[in-house]
Amino acid sequence: MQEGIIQQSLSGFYDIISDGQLYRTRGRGNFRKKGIKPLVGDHVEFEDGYLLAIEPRKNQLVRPLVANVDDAVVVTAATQPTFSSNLLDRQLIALELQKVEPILFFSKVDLLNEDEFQHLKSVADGYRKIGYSVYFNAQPFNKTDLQNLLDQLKGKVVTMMGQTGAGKSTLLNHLSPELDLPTGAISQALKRGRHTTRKVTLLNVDDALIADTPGFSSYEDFTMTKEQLPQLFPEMRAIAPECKFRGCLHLKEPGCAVKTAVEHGKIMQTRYDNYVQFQELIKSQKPKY
Ligand SMILES: Nc1nc2c(ncn2[C@@H]2O[C@H](COP(=O)(O)OP(=O)(O)OP(=O)(O)O)[C@@H](O)[C@H]2O)c(=O)[nH]1
Ligand SMILES: [Zn+2]
Repeated sequence: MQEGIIQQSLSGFYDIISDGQLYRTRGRGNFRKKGIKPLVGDHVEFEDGYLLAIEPRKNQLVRPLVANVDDAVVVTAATQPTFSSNLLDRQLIALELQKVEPILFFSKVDLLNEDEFQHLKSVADGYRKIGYSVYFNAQPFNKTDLQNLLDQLKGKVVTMMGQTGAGKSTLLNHLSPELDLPTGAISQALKRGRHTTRKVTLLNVDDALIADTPGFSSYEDFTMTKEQLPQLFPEMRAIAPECKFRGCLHLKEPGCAVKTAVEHGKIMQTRYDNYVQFQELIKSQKPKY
């Protein structure tokens, strides 16, 4: 019996990567009977061309459909499209909910003027202070950053995440030039063309397995409860014990340490404003039955 990770699945076959080697396997018949669908990213046991067992998953993303994701590189354009802290925070809370470690990578910083650069730099520093690892550089694809990122991703299952045109494929090509992924308008056209047959593949990048994920134009993923939401903001989670009331949602409650921290500039105002908006969105959602 061997162990490995499913790298891609194609009409009933599962390609498994094990010790740097690729093995094509078929699912065992009783998976389907039990309603188990092997997923890309699954840790599995296999023998003689048959996938035999799937280990319990630590998480399971929907877009892309990948299991056991460790890290997500959130690629955010500094401009073109305009930077939105709201969109960034939506992605971060979705990842926090799934226990995926976000890594923030700012692309297109080279297109900013000096004022814009200074402003976004302070934003990037704000996220760094929260505890996120942040790549923000006037030359987005410089050697040092790329090497640090590769080191950080070593041995992990990773997804790329970000708006259409943010620069996900461009970053992957810099991390691993032999991938030669289509970018820009060409990438758009190809993705539209093969929309229905799109499959998820984990790309071998150095020692990481990375899923290149199609970009999105808007992001709505508020599956968390109003009580969970403050837990998904690490800087609020850290301060919440100082709030007067247990279970404080940091909205209208008196003696709220989070609101005080916002007033004192210890928590970013944009993060708090986005938090309040997300609470409203969760509240206004129709219950799903
Ligand atoms: N100047 C500059 N251009 C960039 C940078 N990153 C990406 N681009 C350009 O932005 C365009 C979109 O980049 P892609 O890598 O295709 O973006 P993507 O996130 O993969 O987009 P989707 O595949 O639609 O999700 C391309 O024309 C890139 O050349 C950057 O850091 N600086
Ligand atoms: Zn509070």
